[in-house]
Amino acid sequence: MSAPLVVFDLDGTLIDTAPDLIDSLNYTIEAVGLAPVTFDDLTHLVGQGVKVMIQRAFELRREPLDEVTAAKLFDRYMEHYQANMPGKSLPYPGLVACLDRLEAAGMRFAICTNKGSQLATLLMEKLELSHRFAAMTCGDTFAFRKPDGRHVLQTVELAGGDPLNAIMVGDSINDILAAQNAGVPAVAVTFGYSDVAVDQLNPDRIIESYADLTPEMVLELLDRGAERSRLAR
Ligand SMILES: O=C(O)COP(=O)(O)O
Ligand SMILES: [Mg+2]
Repeated sequence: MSAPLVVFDLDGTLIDTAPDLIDSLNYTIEAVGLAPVTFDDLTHLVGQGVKVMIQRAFELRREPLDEVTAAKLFDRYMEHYQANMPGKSLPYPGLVACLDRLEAAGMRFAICTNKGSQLATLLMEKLELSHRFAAMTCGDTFAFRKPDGRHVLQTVELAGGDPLNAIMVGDSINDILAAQNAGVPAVAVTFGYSDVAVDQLNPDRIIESYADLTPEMVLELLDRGAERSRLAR
């Protein structure tokens, strides 16, 4: 059996990117006179990448958005976000210690994010964290993405893992649904960008900080996942 694999979401789970997402989005939409968004707004807007985030900002303000403007605003966002990276974005407290602890217990890691690959790759490099992950798949890696369970399953495969020996950690409905669709146990973090309380998403565990994510918890969840798939057979 391959090593246990912990698959992480990126925005709102590994890295607190909200201040930069908000800055870049507000810089983008101010060009067309849209009022700036807040952190609370962001929890509804984020989750399906930049194009959808811009579309949702227009829906929030009940303004129409044509394709030409959408394309221009996408470019404006990309330029601003990349030019300022890593900006204020930081790994959540205790993340690196958590990775060290799990790695010492023989576990490996991957990233399954709906963030676009250009931005996700650059950000993880700038934060000097890329090398900790066996694979990263993004919102534009496949023809499908979270909440599609195949996004998780393909990430596990690319990382050389086994879905029967993997868990997913995430902050939003996309992550928990994707894990459930993939048949992989799900851990929800409370510190991310969910617009609903994460207990409503029925994750297998909820953690309030990375101090809570122990090798014992991961192993317990892996047992639970294996038992579940045995019963499903
Ligand atoms: O950037 C987004 O819209 C979502 O990114 P996430 O899947 O890493 O939360
Ligand atoms: Mg997220």
